[in-house]
Amino acid sequence: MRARFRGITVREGVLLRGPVGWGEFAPFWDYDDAACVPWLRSAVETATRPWPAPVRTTVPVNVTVPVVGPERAAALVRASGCRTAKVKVADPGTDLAADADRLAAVREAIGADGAIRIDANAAWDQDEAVDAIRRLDRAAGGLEYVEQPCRSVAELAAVRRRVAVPIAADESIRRAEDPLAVARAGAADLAVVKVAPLGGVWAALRIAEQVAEHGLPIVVSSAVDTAVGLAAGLALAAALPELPYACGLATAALLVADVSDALPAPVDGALPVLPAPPSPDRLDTVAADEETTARWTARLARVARLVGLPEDGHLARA
Ligand SMILES: O=C(O)CCC(=O)c1ccccc1C(=O)O
Ligand SMILES: [Mg+2]
Repeated sequence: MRARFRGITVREGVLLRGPVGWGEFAPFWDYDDAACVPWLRSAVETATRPWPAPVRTTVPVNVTVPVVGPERAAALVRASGCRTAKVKVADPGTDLAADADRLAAVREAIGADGAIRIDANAAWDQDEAVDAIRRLDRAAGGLEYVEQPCRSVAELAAVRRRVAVPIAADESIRRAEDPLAVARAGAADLAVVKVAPLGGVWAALRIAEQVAEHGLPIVVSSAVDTAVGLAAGLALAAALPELPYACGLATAALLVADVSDALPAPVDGALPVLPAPPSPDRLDTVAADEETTARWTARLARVARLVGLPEDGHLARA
């Protein structure tokens, strides 16, 4: 990673090759084996099942701004060419003043007509969220929305009634037993949908359609995937009938190196919808060491057992 993101500095994962394409299995290490099941279903699905039919050839994307200082945040936004920035806030151990400074710098960089959204990753309780959103909305010169300000659906609903900034649900969808509960409760204005934690492009498409039936627009986002995972996210975004917001799929810029030559940087704030198979020389560059490989091979075998995949070693070798 170019900067610490979600507490990690090195992104690890496994790429699987199947008859149709490539899949990515890269759940974060704080997920237990059971939580990894949809991630493996997703990897296997994208390697074995063609994507749904696209209705667009490019997808508008946001630049993702990690918890960095104001100068670096502004430089990231300028370099991206994106007209929407998503800024991480409320990181453990940081304060609201630093978030406000980062947002002011992002506004300066993106201009008055750019859109700025923030992601709090469920860090606040209800009252903290109301105060923080008001303060950060002012610092940013207006926020497009705030992603997951609080943990629970009830808190999201309460905050939504108390602030004017729209609320987006992310963890309430990808980590919930019932991904539709937040939409049914009227606790969010938008829904963030991620392919891997929801079990694949087709499963995520189904959830997105059901969420959309409740009137919530969808934002497709990555889990800091490699180009292989991003291509699956782009395929989902391309298949949605409506895509009114920029998607969080420009996260390749957070990585020092990637696995494919096929996925370019965003042009005019949009990415093309393309498969992104790994390129052999790039795979060599990012290949894991023996210890990391052993950890992932063991994890893959354990989760494969939970998914009920054949235990003939075929998957583990892939
Ligand atoms: O949405 C984006 O811009 C990038 C994706 C992102 O922020 C993210 C990446 C990995 C894990 C969690 C999250 C998140 O949205 O909370
Ligand atoms: Mg989020």
